Amino acid sequence: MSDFPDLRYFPIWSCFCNLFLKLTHYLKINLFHILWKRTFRLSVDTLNFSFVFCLEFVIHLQVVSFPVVQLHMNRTAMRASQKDFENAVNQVKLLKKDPGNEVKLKLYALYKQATEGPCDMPKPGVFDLINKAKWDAWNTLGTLPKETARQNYVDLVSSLSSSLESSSQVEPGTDRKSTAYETLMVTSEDGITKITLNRPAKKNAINIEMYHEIMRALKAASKDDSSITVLTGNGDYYSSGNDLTNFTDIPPGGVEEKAKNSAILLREFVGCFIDFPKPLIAMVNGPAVGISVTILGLFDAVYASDRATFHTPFSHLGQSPEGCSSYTFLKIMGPAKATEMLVFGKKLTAGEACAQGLVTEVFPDSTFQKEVWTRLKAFAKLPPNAMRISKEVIRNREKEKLHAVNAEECSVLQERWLSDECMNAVVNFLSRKSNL
Ligand SMILES: CCCCC/C=C/CC(=O)SCCNC(=O)CCNC(=O)[C@H](O)C(C)(C)COP(=O)(O)OP(=O)(O)OC[C@H]1O[C@@H](n2cnc3c(N)ncnc32)[C@H](O)[C@@H]1OP(=O)(O)O
Repeated sequence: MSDFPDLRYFPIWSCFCNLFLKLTHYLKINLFHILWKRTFRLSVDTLNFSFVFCLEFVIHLQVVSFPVVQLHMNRTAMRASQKDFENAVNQVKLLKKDPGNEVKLKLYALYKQATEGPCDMPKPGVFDLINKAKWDAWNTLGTLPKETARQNYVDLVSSLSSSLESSSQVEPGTDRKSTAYETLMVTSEDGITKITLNRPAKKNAINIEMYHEIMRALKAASKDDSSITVLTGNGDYYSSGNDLTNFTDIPPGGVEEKAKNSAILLREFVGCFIDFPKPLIAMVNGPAVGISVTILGLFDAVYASDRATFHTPFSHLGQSPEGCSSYTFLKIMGPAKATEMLVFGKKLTAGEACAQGLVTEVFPDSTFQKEVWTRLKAFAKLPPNAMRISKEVIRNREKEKLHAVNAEECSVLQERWLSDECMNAVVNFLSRKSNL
């Protein structure tokens, strides 16, 4: 490192220089005295002189060398951090996950401070938002020394790498290659967490395990660094709703206990959708039945393939509406249309669902994936905090109401599941006397 002279030998040189000066000074004063004695034999004076000189030499060595060695060591440490700094700069380029804008601004500011020193650029105009945010971040570092900025940069990158590594270890479900779920595929990429219902052979019917896994995936998605979350189905169906075999696994407490446990689970499940903090988008790739339709009223956008249908056959099954649909559907499509769906079980085409406001937009099945993903990737680039806060503003005043509706619907259903109408419908399906 050419900018740091090697200071290791400075204490020694300094001591010899001091010694030389002292010696010449002493000689000047004592020259006549020495000459007068005409001898260079060791006298008491000479002994004194030697002793004082040795002592001075040692003291000087201590006094001079300590700060100089310290300085040298500090500079060596700075040299190490310069190398670390270069490594850290490279490491940032290799980060797999976006650390978020706040961190990126910090990194930018520390980098500029470390390489250029205090901010001396003219302040960008108010409408130049990105450059202004960068300038602000850099400018707030004031006169922070370059070396400190370098060290802070290295520390930040190292904490960042370890937190991103550990978050991917703790929450493997949010990684690209997830093996943590039995009934779902969960990936996180380009700022989008995608939860795919993955029981295509059963038309993505939601069994007990899938209810739990969806809740777990939503909780993870609410905390991960993605901006938006997408729910979709694998195969030809989006979902055929509640897995009717859920009702066949009767605990020792009998059907009453089963109904009670199911109501608790359903309430918790729907509660996760009510409370989900980020934009939640459904990609309805095919037919949707029952609970997979009703919870759409809690989503922020619903994109559907023109192959999709929307069916809530509650009366056919001896059941009643859930997923807050008894409230949201009335608000979305008005009581007449909502009753047609929720009471009479009218199946809607994607176009009809769109016309009634349940679906945001319908796409031809052949281009559905491509068109919707292009759109979602653009959404995911929007400022995530702004999206989250806007969702909060739109949804928060309804939350309490939605939780109350959810509780009421679950309690009504708990009774319904014990009814003959419901039991017969389930038996009929399981004995294949009926399909929808
Ligand atoms: C904790 C509890 C909470 C409860 C919350 C309450 C929610 C209410 C609802 O969700 S109501 C809606 C319930 N869903 C249904 O009633 C749909 C029943 N399924 C069907 O009617 C048909 O399967 C179909 C119309 C969806 C598809 O018919 P198709 O002929 O195309 O295919 P198959 O019937 O051969 O289905 C293929 C296999 O998938 C199994 N399957 C499909 N859906 C379900 C389901 N909902 N529950 C259980 N199993 C389902 C079907 O049995 C076939 O399996 P097999 O190949 O092993 O025979």
